[in-house]
Amino acid sequence: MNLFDFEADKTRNWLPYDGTVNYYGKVLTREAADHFRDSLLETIAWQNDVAVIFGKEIVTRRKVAWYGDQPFEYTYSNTTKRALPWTKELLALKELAEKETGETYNSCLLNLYHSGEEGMAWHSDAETDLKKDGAIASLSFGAERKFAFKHKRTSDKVEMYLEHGSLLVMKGITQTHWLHRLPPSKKIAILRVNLTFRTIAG
Ligand SMILES: O=C(O)CCC(=O)C(=O)O
Ligand SMILES: [Fe+2]
Repeated sequence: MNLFDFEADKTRNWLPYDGTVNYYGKVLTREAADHFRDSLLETIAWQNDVAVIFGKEIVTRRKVAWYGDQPFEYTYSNTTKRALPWTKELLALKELAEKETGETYNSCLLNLYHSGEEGMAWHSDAETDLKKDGAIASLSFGAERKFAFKHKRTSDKVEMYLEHGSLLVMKGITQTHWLHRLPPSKKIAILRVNLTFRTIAG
C-alpha cells in the first residue's frame, strides 16, 4: 500500500451541482507526455486566433487549430474554420480520451499558450453545432495551469490545476450552467498545449 498515493479520484465530481467534471490526473507517463507536447508543437497547423473584444477584432497571441472526422465548419468572430483531417498523434490521443472517459468524440480544438500571460476568458462550450450536453475531454501538456469554473447564476467558483499529461472531462449539463476559464499567470514562463475533444452534431 502506498500512503503517499495522490492519484486523482476520477469518480469525484468537482462541481457541487448542475453538471459533472471529473479529473483523471496524469494519464500518460512523463516521457509520453513530453513526446506528445513536442510532436504536437511540430505537426499541428497552428494559427493565431481572432477574437472580438468590446466590438473590436483582435488577433490573439494564443494559437489554435481545429481537427475532425470530417471537414466540419466552425464559425465565430466572422471567421469560418474547417476541420483538418486527424494526424497520427491526434488519433492516438483521441483513442486514449475515448478509452478513459467511455465517450466518443469527432473533433478537437487545440490551444497553444506560449506562457502564463496567455489564457482564456470566461466562456462555456455550448455552440449550436456542438452536441447538446455532449462530453468534452480536455488533455493538457506543458505548464501546469489553474483552471476555474463559475456558476452562471450563483457565481459559485471551483478551481483546480491541470497537470502535464492530464485528462479532464466536462459532461452532462455543465456547459449550460457553468462558465470556465484559464486564468493568466505572470509567474508561468513555459508553454502549454491543450486539446479539447468534442462532438459536433451531424
Ligand atoms: O486550455 C484549456 O484548458 C481550456 C480551453 C477551453 O476552454 C476551450 O478550448 O474551450
Ligand atoms: Fe472551453
